[in-house]
This record gives sequence, C-alpha cells and structure tokens, in this order.
Amino acid sequence: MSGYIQEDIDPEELAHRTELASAIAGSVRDLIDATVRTEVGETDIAEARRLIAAATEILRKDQLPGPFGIRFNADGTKRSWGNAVLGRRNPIAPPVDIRHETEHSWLEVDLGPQYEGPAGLVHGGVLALVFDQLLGSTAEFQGVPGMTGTLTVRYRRGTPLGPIRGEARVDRVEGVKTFVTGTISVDGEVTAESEGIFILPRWARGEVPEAMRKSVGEG
Ligand SMILES: CCCCCCCCCCCCCCCC(=O)SCCNC(=O)CCNC(=O)[C@H](O)C(C)(C)COP(=O)(O)OP(=O)(O)OC[C@H]1O[C@@H](n2cnc3c(N)ncnc32)[C@H](O)[C@@H]1OP(=O)(O)O
Repeated sequence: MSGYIQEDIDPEELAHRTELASAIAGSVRDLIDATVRTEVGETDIAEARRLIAAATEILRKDQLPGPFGIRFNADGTKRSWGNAVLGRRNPIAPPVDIRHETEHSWLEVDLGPQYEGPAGLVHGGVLALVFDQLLGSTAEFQGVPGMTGTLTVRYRRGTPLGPIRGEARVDRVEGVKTFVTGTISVDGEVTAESEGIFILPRWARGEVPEAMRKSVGEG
C-alpha cells in the first residue's frame, strides 16, 4: 500500500526529529490561535504577513514532494506526523494523544477558538473528526483495525470550547467489520456519542508485511 513507508531511524535521532516536529507545529498552532483572535490594524497585519511569508520560504527550502504518509521502523514504531488529528508535525491537529487501556481507549484535549462552530461551541465536524480517529485507533489497538466505513454521531448538547474527554471501546467484531462506540464529555457530562464501523480493506486481508501490521497503533 503506497504511503506506508518503512524508514528505520535510530531512537536518538527519532527523538530529536520528534522534538523538532512538535516545536514547529506548536509555533504554527500558536500563530493560528493568534490569527483567529487578533484585533490589530492594517499595518501590523501587513508586517505579520511579511514575516509569515519569510518563514514559509525558509520551510519551503526542503519539502517532501507530497503528504508525509505513515512511516514506521522495522519494530513497528509508527509516525503519522501528517495525520489531521494526531499529527505531531501538523498544526491543524490539536494534536490528540490517545491512551489505550486493556478494555478501552481515551483522550483528553483542549479544543481552542480555531475549532469553533456555533458561538463558543466546538464545530460538529471537528467532533466527528475526533471520534473518527479515537474509534479507529481503538479498533487498531485491539488488533481489529479497519478503514472507516460508517461513522454516526449523535450530538446531545453543545460542546463548549475548552477541555474535552473522549472514550471508546470495541463493541463487537463481525468478520472484517469492527463496531466501536464512544463518547465525548465535558466536566463528566456526555455531549456527543458515536458509533463507527471499521472495515479491514481488501488489500489488507491477504499478505501484509509484518512490520506494517505491527505498526498499527499510536504514532
Ligand atoms: C495492516 C492493516 C491495515 C488496516 C487498515 C488501516 C487502517 C488505518 C486506520 C487508522 C486509524 C483510523 C482513523 C482514521 C480512519 C479514516 O479516516 S479512514 C478514511 C475514511 N474512510 C475511507 O476512506 C474508506 C473508503 N471506503 C473503502 O475503502 C471501502 O469501501 C471499505 C470501507 C474498506 C469497504 O470496502 P470493501 O473492502 O470492498 O468491503 P466489502 O468486502 O465489500 O464488504 C465487507 C463488509 O463490510 C460491509 N460494508 C462495506 N462498506 C460498508 C460501509 N461503508 N459501512 C458499513 N458496512 C460496510 C459489507 O456489507 C460487508 O459486510 P458483510 O457482508 O461482511 O457482513
């Protein structure tokens, strides 16, 4: 499957690259938040744009030809740095850190003003995005991975911007289909619930390299 790249990097070098990826993405996240909330005038906007263009030019000096893909070491250590939810190097990602327990998986993340939908509330599509990754990662961790076939979300009440908690567990497995359910809550109150059907795609039903299979998990 193209986009899955085995790339063995020794742990020390990987730790260094992870730190760099997190640092630049963190700076841009801060910039996004500052952009959403700025009240400065035309002169400051023009100056900020000039500096941002200069920073972009520096980053453009050496670029991948396309998306980051999913990279993994032979031991299965995975990097999904471009992922829209988890991506260490993706400023669009909050980023979310999903924790896996024996029976369930969970996350806690602070969703700021850049994720607004209705005034002061998290955009419903953003919650669906978080659910998709949380439920999909839960299926992966339990060893029954798949691509999202169907994702349903029931929005019970508005989710205020700020800290949220997500929880998910595998409900059942039927052949190549894994049914996962989850909730998002704020201050212990459930604001949205979801069910996802994750389907092991045809290309993964036969021979898949062991390192790639093991790479299933957090990245
Ligand atoms: C090494 C291993 C790697 C594993 C894999 C990597 C996963 C890595 C995940 C990362 C963590 C996830 C978090 C982000 C998850 C995304 O964002 S995934 C991106 C969004 N989803 C997609 O792009 C999926 C696009 N759709 C597809 O690729 C294909 O339609 C699907 C979903 C794989 C299914 O196609 P298919 O393999 O041809 O399915 P098919 O054999 O016809 O049907 C199998 C069964 O599923 C049912 N089914 C088919 N489509 C659907 C559907 N849409 N809804 C419900 N049921 C369906 C069929 O009825 C059938 O049921 P049974 O007859 O067995 O009871």
